[in-house]
Amino acid sequence: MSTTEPLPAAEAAPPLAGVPDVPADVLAELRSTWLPRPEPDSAGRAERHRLAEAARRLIEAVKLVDPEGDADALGSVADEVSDLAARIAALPSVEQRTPSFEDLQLHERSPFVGAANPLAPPMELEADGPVVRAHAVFGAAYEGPMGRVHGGYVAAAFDEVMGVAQSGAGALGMTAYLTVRMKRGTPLHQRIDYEAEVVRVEGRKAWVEARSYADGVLVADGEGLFIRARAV
Ligand SMILES: CCCCCCCC/C=C\CCCCCCCC(=O)SCCNC(=O)CCNC(=O)[C@H](O)C(C)(C)COP(=O)(O)OP(=O)(O)OC[C@H]1O[C@@H](n2cnc3c(N)ncnc32)[C@H](O)[C@@H]1OP(=O)(O)O
Repeated sequence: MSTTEPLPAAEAAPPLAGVPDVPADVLAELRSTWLPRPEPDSAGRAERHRLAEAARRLIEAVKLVDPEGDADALGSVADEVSDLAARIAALPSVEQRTPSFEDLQLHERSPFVGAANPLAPPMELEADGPVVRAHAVFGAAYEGPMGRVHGGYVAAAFDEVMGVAQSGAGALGMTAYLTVRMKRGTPLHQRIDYEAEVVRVEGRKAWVEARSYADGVLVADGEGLFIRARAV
């Protein structure tokens, strides 16, 4: 990323300063379970990931299929996919049992990162000290303006990487606000790189900055405030 400016370290408060309540050993253990992406813990989970990957290809194919093609062929696959959806829905559901630790992980369920979630591109995450780096390729299903990612998904991807950065710093907040400046269109079908870092913490509030790049060129940047729920 030749034109990538690193996040300004001089302006960044020590990321852990001011973050209360999460003991360092607990945080270190959590971080080791969050990143890197874990291997599936069972044959069933591996197959669920394979199913999600097939569903991603299905979503992409459906988005792109030509309505001016053979209507009978379209009708026939619509019936088949509908039957398949019913077969999958008839299998046991995670909502029918107490979720396991693995079920709850971002890497499993998130709409950006989750291997089991067909809506997730999926985005890949990496911790680089206090900076969270991520990358994703957005397919045709994410299109807003022609050839470019819909602005809502542009912003949502920032929410994800910022959310991870503040969780990794121990802030464990929820998004209170998010401002994203879309400087150029975010192109489809090519790798988009992200970086996010906590720049300030005050009590339950953590401010996070993030940027995204296509082929090393800045396409969007933003900042967000994350607020940790009051202790109950
Ligand atoms: C280093 C690598 C390691 C890797 C780590 C991997 C970790 C992976 C794990 C997990 C990652 C997760 C990634 C997920 C990413 C997605 C995140 C989301 O999408 S979150 C869902 C969307 N957001 C909501 O649904 C929030 C809805 N809102 C709320 O629940 C509340 O409004 C909340 C908690 C945000 C605040 O509620 P209150 O009741 O605690 O707030 P009050 O006590 O009234 O205010 C506290 C202070 O905050 C200010 N405040 C409150 N809301 C504000 C706002 N919206 N804007 C500005 N200021 C606000 C107030 O003015 C007050 O400030 P004064 O203390 O007086 O200075």
